[in-house]
Amino acid sequence: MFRIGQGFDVHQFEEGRPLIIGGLTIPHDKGLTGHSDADVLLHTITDAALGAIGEGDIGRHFPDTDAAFKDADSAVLLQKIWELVEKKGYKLGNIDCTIIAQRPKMAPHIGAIRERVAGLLKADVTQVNVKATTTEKLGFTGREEGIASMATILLVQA
Ligand SMILES: Nc1ccn([C@@H]2O[C@H](COP(=O)(O)O)[C@@H](O)[C@H]2O)c(=O)n1
Ligand SMILES: C[C@@]1(CO)OP(=O)(O)OP(=O)(O)OC[C@H]1O
Repeated sequence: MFRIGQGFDVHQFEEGRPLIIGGLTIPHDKGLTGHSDADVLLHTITDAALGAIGEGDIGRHFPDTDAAFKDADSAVLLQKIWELVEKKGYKLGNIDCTIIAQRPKMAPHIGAIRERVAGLLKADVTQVNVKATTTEKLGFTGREEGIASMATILLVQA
């Protein structure tokens, strides 16, 4: 049996914060803001996994009103949700992600992000695709006000 899920997330830029994407710190002149470490890609993947198993969304499991998740490491949040995926008898089929950012250039970091995500999802790097696109300077991503991310995940029975 297969289960499919999709995720989408946006975080706003803020000066003086590190830019964390896919569990890695990406060199940039500003970072993303949020209740957690604001890892927009890992939040997207977490939501896609939750969607696939019919378990709601990241905010339901880790409310941004709960001090326990202040500055949370999003990799740890994803690992907790992945335990739920495994408990329900599923493993990764494949995942395809898109990071929507005018800057920074993601291409030099895509290989390392894929490796990190594959590790978190206990999968092979070939099961994880990560893409990036600008919006040609249009909209909030084009104005470099924030970064958006999308993902589609396919789970298969373990
Ligand atoms: N933040 C980004 C955005 C894009 N890329 C790479 O550039 C290619 C062209 O982007 P367009 O938005 O002009 O289509 C894209 O396919 C990515 O390979 C990137 O590395 N980082
Ligand atoms: C991760 C959580 C929890 O710290 O906080 P944020 O970093 O604000 O992220 P968001 O994508 O808005 O949703 C989930 C939140 O509850």
